[in-house]
Amino acid sequence: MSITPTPPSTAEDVLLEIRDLDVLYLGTEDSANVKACSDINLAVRRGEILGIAGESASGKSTLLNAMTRLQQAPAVTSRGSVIFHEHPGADGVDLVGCDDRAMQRFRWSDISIVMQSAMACLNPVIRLRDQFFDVLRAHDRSLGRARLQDRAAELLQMVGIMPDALNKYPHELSGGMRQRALIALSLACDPDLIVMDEPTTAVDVVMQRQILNQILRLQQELGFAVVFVTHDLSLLLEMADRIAIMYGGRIVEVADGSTISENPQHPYTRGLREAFPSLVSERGKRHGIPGSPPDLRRLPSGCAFNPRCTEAIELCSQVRPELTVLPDSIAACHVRRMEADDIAAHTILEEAR
Ligand SMILES: Nc1ncnc2c1ncn2[C@@H]1O[C@H](COP(=O)(O)OP(=O)(O)OP(=O)(O)O)[C@@H](O)[C@H]1O
Repeated sequence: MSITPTPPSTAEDVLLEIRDLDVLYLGTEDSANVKACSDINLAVRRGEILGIAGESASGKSTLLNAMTRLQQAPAVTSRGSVIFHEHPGADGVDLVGCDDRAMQRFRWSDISIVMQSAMACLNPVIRLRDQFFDVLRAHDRSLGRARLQDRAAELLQMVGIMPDALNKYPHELSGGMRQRALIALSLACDPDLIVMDEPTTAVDVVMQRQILNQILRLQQELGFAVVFVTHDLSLLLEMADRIAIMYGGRIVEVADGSTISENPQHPYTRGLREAFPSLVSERGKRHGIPGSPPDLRRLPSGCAFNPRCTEAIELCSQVRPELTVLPDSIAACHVRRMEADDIAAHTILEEAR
């Protein structure tokens, strides 16, 4: 049985719920299907920053594309739902069942997306002004030209870009400016959720820092929720309220940022934590995780991480661990669950004495 790893504190908190989601890449006559996401259960709360981290090929982008309905063939959502709650406490809409027309209603005004490459998202042959006007108009046909101009300029200023950039084509801007312009565009219709897939990977570290600070400031001012996908755990440790760790297409741990930073439970999270020391901590020695991520076509039996895990016991290669509620975290690890059970049994004995 799988559990929902992020039980909301109240139902009103929840903006988006991913339930029992499986995503396949359909094979051809010569190749089998690849299950890139299995049994994903995750909730995004209003106004939080939820990070999703994991090594390359762990299924992060596949999950993000499925939850925003941006996925393209051969990817298909073969099971599960993605429930979006437009208003606090309102019944949700299952985005998996929405057709493209219905999805249009949610794009930009409820959910917007910032991808790794702004160049791939912005139209290279259209000036920024018209791209901003198009998005703003699509959601409010009554906006006149003067209001459109003011709003587009205001949005660019929010990310530190002078309004005269509206006259430019995307290729006339630096990489960092393009990425910030895309973030400004994502804010155009006051969305409740912005989904970001490695939004700072393509820029240098100085620009990366500026962009992250801007995202944090805007998020605090405007109150939108963020789902931030990256392979770089140190980024998330600085900014995320909660972090979900993916391995081999599954979520293996979900906890507050402080727990993932100071007391991660899953051996894989511990390995990632060692490999990516916090950006703000003193420089320490990095220790990579031995071995490589699994081939999703040939996942090891039991826990997919067991061949790389220094704590693995026999059970780990035999039975896949389910996500279990531990004192500070939710993690899929037999060893941690047994330790927690031992502590609980010991406490009961002590109390009975
Ligand atoms: N078009 C495709 N056809 C078949 N398999 C695919 C396709 N795209 C991705 N995959 C497989 O799905 C798995 C998950 O890929 P995904 O891109 O979601 O991982 P990721 O965690 O986002 O990795 P990265 O950090 O490198 O972007 C990988 O094993 C990949 O080979």
